[in-house]
Amino acid sequence: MTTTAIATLPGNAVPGGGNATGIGNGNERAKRRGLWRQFLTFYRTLRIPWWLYAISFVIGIVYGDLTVRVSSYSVQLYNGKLGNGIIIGYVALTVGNSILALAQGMTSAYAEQRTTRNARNLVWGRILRLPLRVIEQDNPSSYVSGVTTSVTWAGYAITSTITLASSLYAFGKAFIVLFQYNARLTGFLLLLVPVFILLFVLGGRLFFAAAKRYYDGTKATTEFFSEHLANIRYVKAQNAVRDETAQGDAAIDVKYRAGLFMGLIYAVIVPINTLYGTISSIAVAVFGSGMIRRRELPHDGINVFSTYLGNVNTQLQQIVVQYQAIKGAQGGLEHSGDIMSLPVETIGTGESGDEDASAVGNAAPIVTPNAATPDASADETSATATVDGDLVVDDVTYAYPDGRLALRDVSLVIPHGKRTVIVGGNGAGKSTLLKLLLRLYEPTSGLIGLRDGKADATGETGSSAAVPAADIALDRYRAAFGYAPQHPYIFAGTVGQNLAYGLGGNKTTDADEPLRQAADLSRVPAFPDGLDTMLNEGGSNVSGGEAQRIALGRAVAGAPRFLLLDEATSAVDHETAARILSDLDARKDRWTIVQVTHDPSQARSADYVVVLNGGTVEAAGAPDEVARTSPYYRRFAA
Ligand SMILES: Nc1ncnc2c1ncn2[C@@H]1O[C@H](COP(=O)(O)OP(=O)(O)OP(=O)(O)O)[C@@H](O)[C@H]1O
Repeated sequence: MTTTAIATLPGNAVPGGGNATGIGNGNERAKRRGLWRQFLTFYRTLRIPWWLYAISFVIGIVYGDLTVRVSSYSVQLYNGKLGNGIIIGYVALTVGNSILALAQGMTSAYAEQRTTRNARNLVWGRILRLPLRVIEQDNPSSYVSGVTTSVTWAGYAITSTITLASSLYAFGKAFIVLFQYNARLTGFLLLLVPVFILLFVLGGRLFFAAAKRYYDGTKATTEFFSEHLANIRYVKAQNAVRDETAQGDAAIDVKYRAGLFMGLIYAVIVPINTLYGTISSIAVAVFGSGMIRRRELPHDGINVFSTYLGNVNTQLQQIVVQYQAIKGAQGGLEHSGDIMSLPVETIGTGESGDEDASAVGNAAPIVTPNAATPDASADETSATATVDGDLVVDDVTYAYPDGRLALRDVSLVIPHGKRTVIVGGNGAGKSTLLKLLLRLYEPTSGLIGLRDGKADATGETGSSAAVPAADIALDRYRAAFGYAPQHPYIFAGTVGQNLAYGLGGNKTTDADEPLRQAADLSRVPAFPDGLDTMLNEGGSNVSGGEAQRIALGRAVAGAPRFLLLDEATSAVDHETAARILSDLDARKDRWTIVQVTHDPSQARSADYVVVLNGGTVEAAGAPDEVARTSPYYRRFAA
């Protein structure tokens, strides 16, 4: 509302770095063309408190009206008309305008914060649904500033648009007053329109570039600190404090330089933005004095015209500043817009993935296995298929985004209610196979499916056709799996919270059998405060074996039908690992176990063994059978 010659940054706006994130690559010109479209798409999917912005807009209109009226009082005052009515009117309108400015400031600040909160929810919901393959390609830390910083521009851009609209209105009113006072002199000023347009476009471009660079700088810095702080123990262990200091300096420098650039743009843009006012004042002095000499304008004409022109210029400047602010917001919001344009997984029924990002941002509650689908029209197979049975891997090939072929033409049936062990050398594709079974990745070609593993009326098993896993809602599918990796992540919180992670938060071991079992597997009484033992971020206050035990407990806590164990007891002492495995084996009526291991004794006691070699199946069958056919297994189990 008050005129400044420059757009200001939203509260804590900042930006990473131009690194090879994959985001933002591509044909630059096409990108620039798509920028407005992407910008508007972001707003189409965002919940915006329009009523607040409407109030702010109305206040802006009234303010614009009053401003024009104030100028008519001030002209009379300047001309020495000092009647009480004029003085009181002038004071009342000026005070009224200040109150309106305060009200509009408060309304737009509130609207801006609500918009930013909604934008943050939207982007976070979207990041959570990005396929793992995409996230791994970009590095998760590269998304941090997309949800913390970039979104702060969202509300800012709307406030600027509202202010721009009310300024356009006020400009129209002020211009009419000016035109009515003297059409000819106003006509001379129209010669300056090209100058105005030049300032408009130039300022916008400069602001876009500055805000984008500033945001990119913040993103680079945030990314660096997120990754390196999370791994501080390696920094110290590798005696890398000095190296890190230098690298940190470099990361900080990126943002520093972006800040300098922004400062430079600010410094340049202030005189540019006031240039129009200066030129128009000179024009009024030159043309106006000529007109006074020719008696086409009264002797006080320049004075009165300048007062009215002041109003016009104030609004024009406001229009330029707000346009620049919108362009700046476009640059700052680009990363959030990029995230919103990436493909997402459809997690469950009621979500429509790419087509409706707002649904993704405010997703329906996750459907648990066996729960009736709330959407009667949802795909039949997805809603009713039982997530159980034999796991069928049919001619599956998987290539990582960098082209590395981890699995090639793999065909397998992992039998229901058994313990299958997958063995093979480093890089053979074992972990990749587990991730495909869990649908953390989708096959490049081929199919993962489920087949009824129970005997049919004729006593034959596995006779039914496989239901493609891709036809089952992802949330139902994944809820049927428990996954324990070799390097599990421990969240900051209690042992109990870590065991119940992902189960909705209000389950306790006293009331829930799977959780009780999870606590048993984790050997919870061995922790000082049992379930209430506090764990640090990343599990820095527990041993590797203890962390793996917690992860095993977490894997069974959701009563899964499949347990995927990826070297899940490699750090657990031999005796405890054997007991855990026999506990798990004793419950094969509840779950099918698929285990990756480098421990020959665990393979020998399995029901079924798969040997992977260079991404292909070397042998599969009962341990004795595989020992006859696979050279790798013979060496491994010897
Ligand atoms: N995210 C990734 N991007 C690119 N290549 C990857 C990725 N993850 C794994 N690979 C590659 O895929 C191949 C199979 O990896 P995988 O982790 O499945 O092997 P593995 O059999 O589990 O090995 P290990 O016994 O060492 O754990 C390896 O060559 C590995 O380098």
